[in-house]
Amino acid sequence: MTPARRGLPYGVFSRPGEPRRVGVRVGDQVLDLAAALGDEVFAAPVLNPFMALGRVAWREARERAAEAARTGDHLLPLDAVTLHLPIEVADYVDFYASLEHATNLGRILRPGEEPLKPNWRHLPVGYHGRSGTVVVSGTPIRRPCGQRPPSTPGGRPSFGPSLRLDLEAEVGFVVGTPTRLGERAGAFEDHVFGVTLVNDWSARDIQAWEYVPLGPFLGKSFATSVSPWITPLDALEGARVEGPPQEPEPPAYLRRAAPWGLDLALRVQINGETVAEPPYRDMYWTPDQMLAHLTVNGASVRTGDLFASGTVSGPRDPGSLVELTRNGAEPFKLADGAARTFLEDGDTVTLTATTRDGICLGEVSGTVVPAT
Ligand SMILES: O=C(O)/C=C/C(=O)CC(=O)CC(=O)O
Ligand SMILES: [Ca+2]
Ligand SMILES: [Mg+2]
Repeated sequence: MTPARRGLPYGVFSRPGEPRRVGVRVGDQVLDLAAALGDEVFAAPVLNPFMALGRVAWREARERAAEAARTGDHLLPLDAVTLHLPIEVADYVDFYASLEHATNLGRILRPGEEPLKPNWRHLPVGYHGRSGTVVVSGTPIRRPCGQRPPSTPGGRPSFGPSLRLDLEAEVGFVVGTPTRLGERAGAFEDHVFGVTLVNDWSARDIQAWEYVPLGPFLGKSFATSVSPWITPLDALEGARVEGPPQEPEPPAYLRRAAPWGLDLALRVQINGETVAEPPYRDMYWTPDQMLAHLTVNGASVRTGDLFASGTVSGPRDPGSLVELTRNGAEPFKLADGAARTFLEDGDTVTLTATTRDGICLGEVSGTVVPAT
């Protein structure tokens, strides 16, 4: 049994000249679910109608898909189909859940200040992103233009292509069952359908100039890439871990009712070469806490909402180049001898993740194309 077979992640595919429909990945094949299960909900061009059905339907479909995969009918080779953005992204939120990443970025962006702000250990800090620019793996990423910081204090910003284009390796969570306005989310597993991989492309020069005091904006909104596969929570039972101890203890609404940390090994590759292997399991804030925080004020979440963990950085393996190169001060070399600080036009960034028991979460890849 191949790793991908056990994960049975969901995606959306099409064959030439045919409409998009829902499939399940089975190794290097995709199971045509509408054909295999005869269910209209899988003839939709996105996963949203299926995700809205809720956990009982998700479980039943997963069992039926596993059974159908065994019979071997309605399986198409992956290289004969096109994969699409699997969900219609409703709202997109990005958190900042790694203690290492938050500390590193604090040092880099705010030298001389305390790197971790006083709120950081009390709530999962996050910001709202641009859901309309979430793109599927393989979509070319155009280098953004924007205002870059003045080169001297008090000077004027310059305008042009970002000179500090970066990647951020993240894990994303997709909401299936919505909450009602004015009410808090219930159990994590009742709302969250599954897990994907996210690259939150970041233009560090644009970001550094614009973010004061309201936070990330155009430096991150030009594109966010996701894997074509959403791995259902049920496939990740064996990867669940407690999450690190938290000091001080967070307020009651953020206390962990069940272990929703995930033992995922991420890999960041540039042009096929591994540059970091950040561990997700040690992320300070776990995704159940993020969902609780998202709705504690009565704000609702909708089917198709995507919330990302924030950059996954470990003590030795940062999930971004701004950390890896200390803001460009320490270039690294790729095997072809080329020195890198930030991304160059033509670079391809690929993120993958696997569980300890060999379930592969797919990959998210994107190639940088020159600014216009
Ligand atoms: O510390 C900052 O001001 C900015 C941090 C980020 O750019 C990271 C962000 O997108 C959240 C994350 O990925 O952890
Ligand atoms: Ca991010
Ligand atoms: Mg982004």
